[in-house]
Amino acid sequence: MTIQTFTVRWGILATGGIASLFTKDLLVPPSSRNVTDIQHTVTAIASSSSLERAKAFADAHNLPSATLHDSYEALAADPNVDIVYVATPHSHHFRNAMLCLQAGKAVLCEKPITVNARQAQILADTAKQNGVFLMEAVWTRFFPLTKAVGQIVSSGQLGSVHRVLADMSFGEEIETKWGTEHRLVNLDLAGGVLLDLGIYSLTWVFEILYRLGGDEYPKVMSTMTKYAPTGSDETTSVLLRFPRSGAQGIALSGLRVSSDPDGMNSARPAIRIQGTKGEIQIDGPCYRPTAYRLIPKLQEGETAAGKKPIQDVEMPIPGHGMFWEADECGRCLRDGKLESEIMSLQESIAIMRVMDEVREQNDFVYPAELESTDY
Ligand SMILES: NC(=O)C1=CN([C@@H]2O[C@H](COP(=O)(O)OP(=O)(O)OC[C@H]3O[C@@H](n4cnc5c(N)ncnc54)[C@H](OP(=O)(O)O)[C@@H]3O)[C@@H](O)[C@H]2O)C=CC1
Ligand SMILES: O=C1OC[C@@H](O)[C@H](O)[C@H]1O
Repeated sequence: MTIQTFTVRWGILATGGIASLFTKDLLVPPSSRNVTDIQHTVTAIASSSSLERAKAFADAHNLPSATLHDSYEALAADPNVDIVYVATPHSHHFRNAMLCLQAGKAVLCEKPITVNARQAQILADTAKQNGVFLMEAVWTRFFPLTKAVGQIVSSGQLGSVHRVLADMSFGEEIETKWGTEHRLVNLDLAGGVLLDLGIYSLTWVFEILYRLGGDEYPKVMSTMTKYAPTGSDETTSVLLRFPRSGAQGIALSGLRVSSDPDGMNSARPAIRIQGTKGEIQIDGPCYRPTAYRLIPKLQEGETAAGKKPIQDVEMPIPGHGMFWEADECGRCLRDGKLESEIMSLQESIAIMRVMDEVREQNDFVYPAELESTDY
């Protein structure tokens, strides 16, 4: 039987760093990752700064036939676009995604989907009402490695999982690296480590203890250290307890000390999934892992002496790795689905709720207009 290839026509909303990486990945031949049912084309690019910026982006990616727009409104109205990739700072996700959904356009929105759970709920409701697809761009969810790890957990090889630990931290001198204006530390752009990096540690805890564990909302405890020059959070540690199973999740994020201090994963692993029969360790960074190892517990009567070291399972990525989430969007559009089962809207909202609770526990609010549900 010949498989029909479905072509997805993308509109790129914003022309910053991640828009560029994502576009590059869209243009990687799907055959390089053994995909034959989906292909991608970029039909439009919008920059809110200027048409010249959209043109420079198109030139940089060799997209001479893409339509260029100097406003996000024009992109949302473009009839040759099936789905818009929203690649603006956190502060803008709610209003930019809302614009597209209200125009009847499907949306893949960068993480975090919004600033708070109330906004995320409104986006989900709007997508449903308008019959359009919406997904948060948590790309790691779609890695073959994530699927492989999930299959090991579901198969029972780890026994029952009681704890997941994940650390997504950079070790930088924040003052010199990001100053006060960069989106990572700027409150006016909804910056801060929890929303930017903590979401990935939470992703691993949720992937194992929530998604594979029966969608149970956890009890949330946390602590946060603020970055004095802007008041954004620089180190945030979250402890979750899932009531039914009693399983615990520890989701760390930070900007001052690194989960990978030498850049060679000597401090591995960044993620540990611990069960009664053994554990899986995954090397970081949490957002782009490429290796894991399965460590079975010693059997009754077995001794550690003379045992061979456990081998890593390497899963290299033929590009940056954002194409897998794009393929998922394509399959959902092709199949008329309004959301992905792998990154569901209710799970995105649940994670936003956790981050809301963490911020509330630590008196961390964004400017009122960013927290607002007006758009
Ligand atoms: N999945 C991943 O691995 C990553 C995800 N991200 C996420 O992507 C988003 C964007 O990050 P990144 O690309 O690094 O950010 P950049 O600052 O590089 O780009 C953001 C773009 O958004 C547009 N924009 C619109 N309004 C504003 C504004 N007020 N201030 C600044 N930019 C504005 C601009 O494009 P224009 O002028 O053309 O409209 C700008 O180039 C964030 O949500 C971040 O969390 C970031 C890095 C990695
Ligand atoms: O999503 C992200 O992943 C990579 C980081 O460099 C970036 O700050 C963050 O937004």
